[in-house]
Amino acid sequence: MMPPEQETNTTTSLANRSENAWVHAEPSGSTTTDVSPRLEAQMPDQQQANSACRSSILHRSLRPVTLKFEDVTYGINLRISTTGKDSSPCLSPTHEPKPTRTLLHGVSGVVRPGELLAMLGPSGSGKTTLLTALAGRLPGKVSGTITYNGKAFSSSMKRKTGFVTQDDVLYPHLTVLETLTYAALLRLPKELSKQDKIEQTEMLIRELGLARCRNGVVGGTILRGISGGERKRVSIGQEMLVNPSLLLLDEPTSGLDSTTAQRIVVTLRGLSRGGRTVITTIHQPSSRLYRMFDKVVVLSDGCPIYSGKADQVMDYFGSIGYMPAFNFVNPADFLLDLANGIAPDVRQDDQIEFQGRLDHDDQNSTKQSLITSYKKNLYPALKQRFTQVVRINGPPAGGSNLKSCLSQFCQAYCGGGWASLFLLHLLGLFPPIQCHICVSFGASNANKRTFLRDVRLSSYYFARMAGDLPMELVLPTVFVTVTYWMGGLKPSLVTFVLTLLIILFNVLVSQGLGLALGAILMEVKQATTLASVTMLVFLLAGGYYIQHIPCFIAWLKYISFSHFCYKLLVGVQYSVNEVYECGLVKCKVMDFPAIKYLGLDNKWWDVAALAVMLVGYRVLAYLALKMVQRH
Ligand SMILES: Nc1ncnc2c1ncn2[C@@H]1O[C@H](COP(=O)(O)OP(=O)(O)OP(=O)(O)O)[C@@H](O)[C@H]1O
Repeated sequence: MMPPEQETNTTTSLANRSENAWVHAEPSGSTTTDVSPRLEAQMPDQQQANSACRSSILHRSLRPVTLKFEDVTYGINLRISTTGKDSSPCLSPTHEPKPTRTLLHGVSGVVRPGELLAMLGPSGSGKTTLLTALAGRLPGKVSGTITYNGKAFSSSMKRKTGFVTQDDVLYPHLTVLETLTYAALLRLPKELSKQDKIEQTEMLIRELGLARCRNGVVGGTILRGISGGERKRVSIGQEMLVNPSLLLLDEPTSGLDSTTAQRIVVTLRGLSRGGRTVITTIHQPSSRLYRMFDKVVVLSDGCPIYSGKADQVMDYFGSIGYMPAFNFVNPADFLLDLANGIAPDVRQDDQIEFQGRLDHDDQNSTKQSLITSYKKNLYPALKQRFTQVVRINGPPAGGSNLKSCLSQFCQAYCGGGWASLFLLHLLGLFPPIQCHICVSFGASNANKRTFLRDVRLSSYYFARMAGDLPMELVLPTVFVTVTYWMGGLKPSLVTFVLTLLIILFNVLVSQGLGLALGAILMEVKQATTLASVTMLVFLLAGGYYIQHIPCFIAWLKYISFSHFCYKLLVGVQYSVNEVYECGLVKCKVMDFPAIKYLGLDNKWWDVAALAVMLVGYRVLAYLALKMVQRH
C-alpha cells in the first residue's frame, strides 16, 4: 500500500515566492495539474492579469499558514428528543440527558501553504461543519486539536483567514463594481493608491468573469439581481481582495456551469500556488476539477474515510480492496459512491458494476470497513506527522517590540491603516451616505470619466439613491419646510437653512444612537424598545416639554441630543438683543424664563456636543460590532 501522503517540503520556497507570485506558479514538488485546453487558451489573459496583479497589490506579504487538524470531533445537543417526545421542560420536567448527535468523528488532516484541499462527501456528511470548525467559527466545544502554524486559533489568525460561506453575505443593493470597490478601498494596503485599488477591482472583475454584470445590482431574495453563480464569484472576489493566508470556501462552485466552476477552481489553485492555504468543500467535481486538488478529505456520515494526497486516492482504495469498476472513472464519483457505502462489485470479474441496490446493511458495512481501514492505514501516518514540529516562515519567535507588532497588526488587519479603516467603517455607519461616498471617493480618483459613465449608465444607482433619500433627507426637509412656514417662525432664509441643518444633524445623531443600541444588544426587539424609551427620556429631558426637571435626573439633559438640538433651534430664532412685548414695556427675549433656563450663551458648545454624539454613538456601534465579531 502506498503511503497516503508523501510529504515534500515545498513550503519554504513557496513562502519566499508568495511575495511575487499570485496564480499559476507551480510549487516545487507539487503534482502537475492538467488544465483544460479551453482554459489554457484563456491563460494568456489570465497571466497578463496576474502579472499586473503582481505589480500592484497582491505582493502584499503573506504569512504562510500550515493548518493541522487532528481528531476533530464535534457534537450538538438536539432540541427534539430522539424518542419523539416533546422534551420541553415546561411540559415534562424529566431529567433525561439531552439527546446529542455527533457530526464529526475524529477527522484529521494537514494542509500547507501552496496546497489546495478539497473536502468531499455526500450531502450532510459534515463538510460545512468541518470547514466552519477550521475557520474557528463553530459554536460550542470542538474536541481534538486544530493548529495554525502550531498555535491555536487567535484573533490575528482570524484576520488572515478568508471565509466564503455557502450562502453569500453581500449587500443586495450594491452593484458588483461597488461591492468589490468598497471591499478594495476598505481592505487593501495603504501603500496602494486609490487608482491601484480600482484597477485591482477591475482586474478581479475580469478574472472572475464578472465584466458583463459589473454594473448589475447584486440582489437577493427579494430584490432580483445577478445570477447565483455570479453572486458566488463576487463573494469569492471579496475574500480574494482581502488577500488571506488561509482561504476557506464552502461550495464555491455550486450552481455554476462546468466552465465557470473550472475557472473558479483554477483561480483557487492559483491562489494556493501563491503561498496561500486553500480549503474548499465541493459537491461533485468533474475529473478535470478533481485533478486540480492537491489533497482531499473524504467524509462519510462525519467520519473520515480518506485524508491525504488527491492523486494517491485510487491507489489507496485499490490497496484496501476497492478498485474502480472502470479504468477511467472520475475519482470524485468513485469517492462519493464509497462515502455513501456503495462499493464497486469486484467479485464479478467479467461483469464489474456498482451495487446499485439500496441495501442499508451492505452500505453500512462498506462504510464501517472504510472507516476501519482509515483508522488502521491512514490515521497512524497522519498522527505521526502531527508530532513533527514544523516551522515555516512562521511569526517571529517572541521578542517583537510593540511598534512592529502594532504595525503588523495594522497591516494585516486593515491594510490601509487605522485611519482609513476606521473612517470608512464609520462612514459605513452613516446610513444616508453609506457606500456611495466610499465608491465615489475611490472611483473619482481612479477614473472620473469611467465612474461618471458608470453612474449615468447605472439607473439603479439613482434609483437606490432616490430610495434612500426620502427617509433620511427628503422627508425631514419637507417636514421642516412645512412646519417652519406654517409655524410662523422667523421669515429669514438663513434661519430656515440653519434650522433645517440642525434638524438633519439631529436625525443623524438619533440614527447613531439607534445603531449603537442595535449593535450592543444585537436583538431587534430589545433594541427597538430600548431606543424608543431612550428617545422619549431624552425628549422629556430636553427642556421643551418640561422646564423644571427634578434635580436627581436633571443631568440627563447633558446626554440628551434633543436638549442640544432644542437649544440650537431656539438660538437661531432669537438674537441676543431681541425684545418682546411684556405688558407695557419691552423685555429681552433672553430674559424670558424658559429661554433663560435653557441658557443660549454658548451655541458652539451645543454644536460640539452634538458632533461628539454624532461620532461617539457610531464609535460605540463600531466597537460593539467588533466585540460581536471577536466572539
Ligand atoms: N446546528 C445544527 N443542528 C442540527 N443539525 C445540524 C446542525 N448543524 C449541522 N447539522 C447536521 O449535521 C450534518 C452535517 O451538516 P453539514 O452542513 O456539515 O453537511 P454538508 O456535508 O456540508 O452538507 P451539504 O453538502 O448538503 O452542504 C447534517 O445532517 C446537518 O443536518
